[in-house]
Amino acid sequence: MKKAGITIKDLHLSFGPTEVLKGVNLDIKPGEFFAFLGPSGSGKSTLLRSIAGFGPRPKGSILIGGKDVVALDPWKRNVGMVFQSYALWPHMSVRDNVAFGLRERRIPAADIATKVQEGLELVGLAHLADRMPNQLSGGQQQRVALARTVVTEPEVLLLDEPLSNLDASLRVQMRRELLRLQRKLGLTTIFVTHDQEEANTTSDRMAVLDGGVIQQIGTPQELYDTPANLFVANFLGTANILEGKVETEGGQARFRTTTGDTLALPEGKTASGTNIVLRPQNITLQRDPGANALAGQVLHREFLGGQIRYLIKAGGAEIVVDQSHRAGRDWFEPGMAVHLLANTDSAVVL
Ligand SMILES: Nc1ncnc2c1ncn2[C@@H]1O[C@H](COP(=O)(O)OP(=O)(O)OP(=O)(O)O)[C@@H](O)[C@H]1O
Repeated sequence: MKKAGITIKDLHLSFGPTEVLKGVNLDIKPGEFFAFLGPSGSGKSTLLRSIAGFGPRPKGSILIGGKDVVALDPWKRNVGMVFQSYALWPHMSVRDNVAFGLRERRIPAADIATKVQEGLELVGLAHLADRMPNQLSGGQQQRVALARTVVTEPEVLLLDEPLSNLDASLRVQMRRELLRLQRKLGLTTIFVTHDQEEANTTSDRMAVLDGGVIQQIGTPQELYDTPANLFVANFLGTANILEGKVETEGGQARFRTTTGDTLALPEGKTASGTNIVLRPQNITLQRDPGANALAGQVLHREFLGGQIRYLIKAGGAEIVVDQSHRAGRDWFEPGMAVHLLANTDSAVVL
């Protein structure tokens, strides 16, 4: 299957007076599984639909395989799109739904039959070819929608929240299937989701959007470990954010919180900033004070099975701390005075 890279340059799009995409720049490599992640209203779907050619024509350029498609109609772009709602034809069998796009392209009937069979085998549904859509489960309908799209051999596969209508366990199964299918076909794929776990577990790289602007692009690990700003830090996983400033004394950098507590920063970490981001798993609770430990008080405790999650008041903030649970070990009780030992090796100053 052909695979194309996508380059987007300075893309702007407005609905009436409201600018929804405010200068998007992006490079997606051929064969990459790329996610657009962001909260509701951040512009993910609008950006995806612009690539497909739906909606108002944006300003700027969208290159697919090096060719600017901004002025092209959707059906001239060689992209395939799968929607959250599946959009199957209710009056057509599975086989006819998958054949639909091929018939539109006036492909010979014998070739259509072969391609439909291959497409259905790819998604494991060859045995249900004669069923009608309303005789299928949600997951099966989504597979038909995928098969219908990939048989047309697009250069780019666009997925708009394709798993949102499925229940939680099926979503996990389907996201693995999606990734397996994408790897097998090597298709350049963009996956729109507001679910960080879905983006983390599938994508090679992702763009985090907020307010029509890309906040950061990188692998899931890069974005989690080195968020570029507080929005990304907060959006990917739980972030404890303490306010203060960095001080350097005798070559040693420290972060001094607004409450006067200090946290030594590791060598080489001298970044200036007024916030320090600590992940819940990078803090250890202890009864006694110590170097790099903040004094705090337990506000709340939740048993999550493998972990105990504490909410602690310390350093001028409410801090989430996850401690691994071991049977028989004492827990810290709400109301108790505790000390939070922060591992600043993995902390980020912003
Ligand atoms: N047809 C339209 N007319 C006017 N405004 C629109 C239209 N479509 C989207 N918008 C607005 O554009 C902004 C971005 O919408 P978009 O659907 O791209 O966000 P999203 O990040 O995909 O959100 P969601 O996850 O809720 O779908 C929103 O503020 C939305 O209200």
